[in-house]
Amino acid sequence: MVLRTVFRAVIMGPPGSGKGTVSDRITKSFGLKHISSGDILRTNIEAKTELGLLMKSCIDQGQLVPDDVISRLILSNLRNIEQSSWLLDGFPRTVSQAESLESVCNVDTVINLNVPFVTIKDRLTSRWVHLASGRVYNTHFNPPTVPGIDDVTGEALTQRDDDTPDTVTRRLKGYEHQTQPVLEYYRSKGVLETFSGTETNKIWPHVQAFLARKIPSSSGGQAAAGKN
Ligand SMILES: Nc1nc2c(ncn2[C@@H]2O[C@H](COP(=O)(O)OP(=O)(O)O)[C@@H](O)[C@H]2O)c(=O)[nH]1
Ligand SMILES: Nc1ncnc2c1ncn2[C@@H]1O[C@H](COP(=O)(O)OP(=O)(O)O)[C@@H](O)[C@H]1O
Repeated sequence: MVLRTVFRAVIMGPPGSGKGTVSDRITKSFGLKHISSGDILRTNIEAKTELGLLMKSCIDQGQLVPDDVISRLILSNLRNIEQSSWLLDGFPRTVSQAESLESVCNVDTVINLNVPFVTIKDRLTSRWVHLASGRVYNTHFNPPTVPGIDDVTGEALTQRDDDTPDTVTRRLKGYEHQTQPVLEYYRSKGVLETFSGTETNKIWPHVQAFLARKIPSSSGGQAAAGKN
């Protein structure tokens, strides 16, 4: 029997800091399973589940959904992949959520994307997403080959209802008040690693090199520094 070491990572940063974009590169380079709280919530909204219908107005207004709802949802997703290495994107966003996560497992590392708010605002109003996969595009940074169409499936792209300028402002305020304390929580545990910058393509090589050192080769990762 081969013993596998699992690696558990969280990616944090304000809305639009590039969490989804960097997560995609991490999963491709290192083979971690990606769990995005925002993608899970949007899939529920799209499928008109009871949870999705209840949470939609909260999300559209740029507010966080209740801690107990999101914690239950994410922890049940994690239970299904407890033998795998994973990357959590968008959770935890409050100290209470971080405590719920800690009650079931320890996090090995927290990648914090520190991108200035002024850089972020323009990005979000030009973000386009493929809902089913969570693939994310930007009309300036990484446009799809055919405008409005997902490169992989050929399906239509959409803009998020919460990417309007007013809602983005509200989400950034919420980040400052509710989520920044989570950075302190992880800093005090010695697992926070901050990457600062204004361009994902400049931040990414540092994240990649850091993870290549950090992820044990037996954890399912391909540790492909230099690729992507
Ligand atoms: N201009 C620009 N846009 C970027 C950069 N990195 C990511 N984006 C785009 O910015 C938007 C937000 O990125 P995303 O990864 O969804 O951020 P998240 O909200 O933190 O998950 C998307 O439309 C990305 O394609 C960058 O370096 N420059
Ligand atoms: N951990 C969470 N706690 C509370 N609400 C959440 C959480 N994750 C996602 N949401 C809700 O879903 C919205 C979109 O989340 P997400 O896709 O992660 O945003 P972004 O990528 O812009 O940071 C949030 O603004 C919030 O309403």
